[in-house]
Amino acid sequence: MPPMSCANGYTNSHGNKPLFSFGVISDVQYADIPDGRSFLGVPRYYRHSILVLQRAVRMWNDHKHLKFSVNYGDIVDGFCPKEESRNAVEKVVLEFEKFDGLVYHMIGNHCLYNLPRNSLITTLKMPGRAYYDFSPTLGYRFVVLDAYDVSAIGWPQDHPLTVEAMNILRDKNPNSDKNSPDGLVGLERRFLKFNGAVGKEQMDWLDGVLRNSTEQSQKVVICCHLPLDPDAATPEALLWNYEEVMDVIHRYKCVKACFAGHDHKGGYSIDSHGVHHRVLEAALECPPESNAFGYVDAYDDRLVLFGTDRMASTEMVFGPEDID
Ligand SMILES: Nc1ccn([C@@H]2O[C@H](COP(=O)(O)O)[C@@H](O)[C@H]2O)c(=O)n1
Ligand SMILES: O=P(O)(O)OC[C@H](O)CO
Repeated sequence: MPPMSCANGYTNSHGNKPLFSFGVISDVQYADIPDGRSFLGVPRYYRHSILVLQRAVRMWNDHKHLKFSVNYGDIVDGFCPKEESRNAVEKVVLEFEKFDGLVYHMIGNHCLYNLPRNSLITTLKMPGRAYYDFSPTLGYRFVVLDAYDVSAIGWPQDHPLTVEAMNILRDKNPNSDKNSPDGLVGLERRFLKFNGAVGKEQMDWLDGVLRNSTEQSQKVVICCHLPLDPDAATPEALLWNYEEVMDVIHRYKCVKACFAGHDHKGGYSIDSHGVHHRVLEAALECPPESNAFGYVDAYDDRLVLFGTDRMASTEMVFGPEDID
């Protein structure tokens, strides 16, 4: 059953008060350039997307009970002229700063086309690196992953993580254009330059955070620019080592949901371990006057996403064995 919102958006269909609520948006990909299309011909509205973000922030502020918001990455598009990158990123960050609360960001491929990683980490007020965690309330923890840890974009060309990424791409993708999935079959189509992987250090950190969350009986929400489940996204959008990450996640029972961006059409699945995967619809692909943003009510037994326009609403009920 789809979730129901009331006038102030603060009770669900059961009339219960959420533990907390948070805003969500993904793939703003703003640029001050004319409308265009993706490689596959899907319309992209580069100037309109910042208006979608402005309407999101207005809605989040009007809600009055949002504890924080999460931006799932790609704030500025790769077609933004390079000399305008810094201004464009700052312009978008300024819009996020109009929200009356904290915004947690993650880095997407388009962010890295525009600015060096270190500069993004500072501008997006990340805690010194692009993966981190936070706990909005005693019983919940959010884990933000860096999907471009092992990546052929964003690090200096001679950086060990670039070298590792290029070796993976050379091994898995024989095309001279490493963004092309031509000839790759099924899930192997994810081995594209615009994707990346979680590295060893981050993987160990993730394992430690999930162990600690389990000890503290916290429910965990994973946030990652790249999707982690093939049933929620196209193969071309997946994290290179999504299986490894999901193996770590499935070792514990604390992770209830994984939210992502990148695959602009959006998606939803529940995996074999009962973890919900929600890929958020992109702000960039909203035709003028339409929207794609929302907010999530968090309860002990479920997460309820209230989407606007192109962002579908989704009720994510935790399995009975997962409820305290
Ligand atoms: N089927 C595809 C999809 C993409 N590419 C390459 O990736 C670049 C970015 O794609 P967008 O969807 O973001 O436009 C695109 O310019 C192509 O180089 C591809 O080759 N085949
Ligand atoms: O946001 P882009 O331009 O990297 O596009 C990502 C693709 O839609 C993933 O399938």
